[in-house]
Amino acid sequence: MLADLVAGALEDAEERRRTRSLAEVEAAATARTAALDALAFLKPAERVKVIAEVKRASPSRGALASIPDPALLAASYAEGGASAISVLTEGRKFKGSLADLEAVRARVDVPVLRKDFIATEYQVLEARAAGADLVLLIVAALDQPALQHLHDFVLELGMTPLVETHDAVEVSRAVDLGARLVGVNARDLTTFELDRDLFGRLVERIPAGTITVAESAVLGVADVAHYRSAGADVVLVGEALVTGPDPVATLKEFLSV
Ligand SMILES: O=C(O)c1ccccc1NCC(=O)[C@H](O)[C@H](O)COP(=O)(O)O
Repeated sequence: MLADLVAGALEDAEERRRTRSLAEVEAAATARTAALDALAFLKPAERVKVIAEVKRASPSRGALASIPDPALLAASYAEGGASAISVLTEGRKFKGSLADLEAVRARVDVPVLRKDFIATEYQVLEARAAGADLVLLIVAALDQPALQHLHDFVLELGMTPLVETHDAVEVSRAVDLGARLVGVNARDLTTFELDRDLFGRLVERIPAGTITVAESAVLGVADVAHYRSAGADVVLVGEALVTGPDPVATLKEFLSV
């Protein structure tokens, strides 16, 4: 399934490249003002921090929320205290787009993450051109030379890579990169099974000084507390925020942990 998601994202990027060349996207990326220092926004604090996600749909859950105005949702996340906004830009299964990211960027003053299935420099440049400050790199989707290359390329463009892992080998690959922001996704991206205890099992393998992000499977404040007590600096939350009646109230509850 992950391989299908990556293949689909690459096909879509190739399609966009037919009308927007690498040189054009490079020029647009260069024209952007500098990316925000996401590590400063996400640095460990007395209370947990939240990356709040704009997520319309997903392969595991289908349609979640229509989100006609992603910038409005992101603005309410920022007002509610989110330290960064994640925008799913994949179109086929998540119903997102780079236009969503660009709209969010124009509205909020906190860092914005391009959450997609990134495997090429072109996609990284697109992220910067749309105003992203952070780019997700999924270890399971890339071999180590490609992962290292994209990690360094994201940094060269002034952005921060969020390196996503799901097992001990992937954590050690993230550490080898010198990653400073490491996510542990509770969701197996092939089976979609959720394991909220995975973060706690893997965190001791992540060096001190690295900012840790517990991704997925937060449905309530108890899940945030669970990740926090296991040592998470940051939690990344999608479904609970977009499906609840009051995302700001939910966010504030999560931020009290
Ligand atoms: O959410 C999915 O079903 C999914 C399936 C395959 C690849 C990625 C997927 N989601 C991306 C994410 O990592 C989540 O959107 C993010 O961590 C938030 O998760 P949640 O709070 O559980 O919505």
